[in-house]
Amino acid sequence: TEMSRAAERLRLLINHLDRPSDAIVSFESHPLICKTQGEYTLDTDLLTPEQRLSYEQNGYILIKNLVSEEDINRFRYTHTRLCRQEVKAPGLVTMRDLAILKSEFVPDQRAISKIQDFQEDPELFRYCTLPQILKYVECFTGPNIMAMHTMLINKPPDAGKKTSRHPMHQDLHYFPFRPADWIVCAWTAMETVNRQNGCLVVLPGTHTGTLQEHDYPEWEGGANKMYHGVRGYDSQHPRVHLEMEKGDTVFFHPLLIHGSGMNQTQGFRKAISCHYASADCYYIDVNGTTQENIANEVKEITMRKYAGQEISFQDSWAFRGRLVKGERTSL
Ligand SMILES: CCCCCCCCCCCCCCCCC(=O)SCCNC(=O)CCNC(=O)[C@H](O)C(C)(C)COP(=O)(O)OP(=O)(O)OC[C@H]1O[C@@H](n2cnc3c(N)ncnc32)[C@H](O)[C@@H]1OP(=O)(O)O
Ligand SMILES: Nc1ncnc2c1ncn2[C@@H]1O[C@H](COP(=O)(O)OP(=O)(O)OP(=O)(O)O)[C@@H](O)[C@H]1O
Ligand SMILES: O=C(O)CCC(=O)C(=O)O
Ligand SMILES: [Fe+2]
Ligand SMILES: [Mg+2]
Repeated sequence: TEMSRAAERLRLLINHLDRPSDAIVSFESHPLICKTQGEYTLDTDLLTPEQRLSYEQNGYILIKNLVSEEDINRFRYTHTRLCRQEVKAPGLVTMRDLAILKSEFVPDQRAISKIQDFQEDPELFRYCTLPQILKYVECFTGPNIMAMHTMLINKPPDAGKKTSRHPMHQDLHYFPFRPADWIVCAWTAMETVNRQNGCLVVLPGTHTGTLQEHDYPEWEGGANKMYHGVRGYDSQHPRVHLEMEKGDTVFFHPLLIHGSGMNQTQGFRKAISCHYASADCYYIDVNGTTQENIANEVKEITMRKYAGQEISFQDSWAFRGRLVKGERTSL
């Protein structure tokens, strides 16, 4: 991986030479290309040496109490209103859990296990622009920051078929942009999350590996749409359950293998998240790679959503991404 990362940097530089000169601002001096110490983080005076080392080694850092109770309560209120369709946000994607797909639909947060693409809802999108979050994000992405993907996960009480689980996966599987080291996810607990209600489970250190092949897990009760899992991951690898309190935030690398267990409580476990990438990242062609399967699924869905219009996997990302800091140089 050391070699492949060096090769990637070289490829980036070459790629830059092919661009129109106004496409990217002083790319050769990009702080992440120039960084000398620390493979995955930048020295912005925010992370302590221990935190930097922890991200280098584990692929995540957990910051306690980063988002205020007041903000989280506002996000919860907005979430309720969006689910009840009292407010609308263009582009919003809602997902119902497999277990209740065939039941009668009532517009309520209990029927919606996940909303995605809330970039057009000013109140929820405020999460992605919180200065205390962006300060951390910048340590991974550098100064030009795009919010590429937004989610509010409302893990329902498991209906008995274990469909509330999220299989072990690497988020990079979904992303047609690189380099991976310039992408980071911020995931904030909206209440206490623990083993009982299905907290995040991570395999520390797996971010130093490569992107694995993903597919639907062979689970008896089935798996939710697009919930691909790493094929044949090492079940002996040490696992860490990230138990968190309301407002605690974990930042993790897109190659880190993670998932979440089933919700064995009667409550709906809530978390809000955003995937950020450096605006200096570039799109890749995923044809002929392990990502082809997810690209085809996404194309199929966008085709249905936008009345038969063919939208490329890359364009569906360019379209949803929003600049939150600096300049929109490439993505
Ligand atoms: C611009 C559009 C963008 C499209 C989405 C792109 C998403 C890319 C993923 C990014 C993730 C990046 C970060 C990593 C995150 C890792 C993950 O989170 S993996 C899980 C990601 N899951 C999703 O992204 C699911 C997104 N959900 C949806 O797109 C929709 O909810 C939907 C599943 C397509 C359903 O929406 P809708 O079309 O409104 O619903 P219906 O018309 O009722 O159903 C259509 C069709 O789909 C079947 N279905 C519905 N829900 C589920 C489900 N939970 N599991 C399995 N299948 C489901 C339903 O039965 C219908 O099928 P039919 O054959 O047509 O009857
Ligand atoms: N067969 C499997 N293949 C892939 N991932 C799995 C499999 N079984 C469980 N997982 C994943 O492992 C993680 C932990 O799941 P699980 O529900 O078993 O909880 P747990 O952490 O083992 O907690 P507990 O032991 O208390 O049940 C989740 O991400 C889950 O989706
Ligand atoms: O909140 C969860 O259960 C995990 C979600 C996740 O990993 C994802 O959507 O990428
Ligand atoms: Fe994930
Ligand atoms: Mg278990």
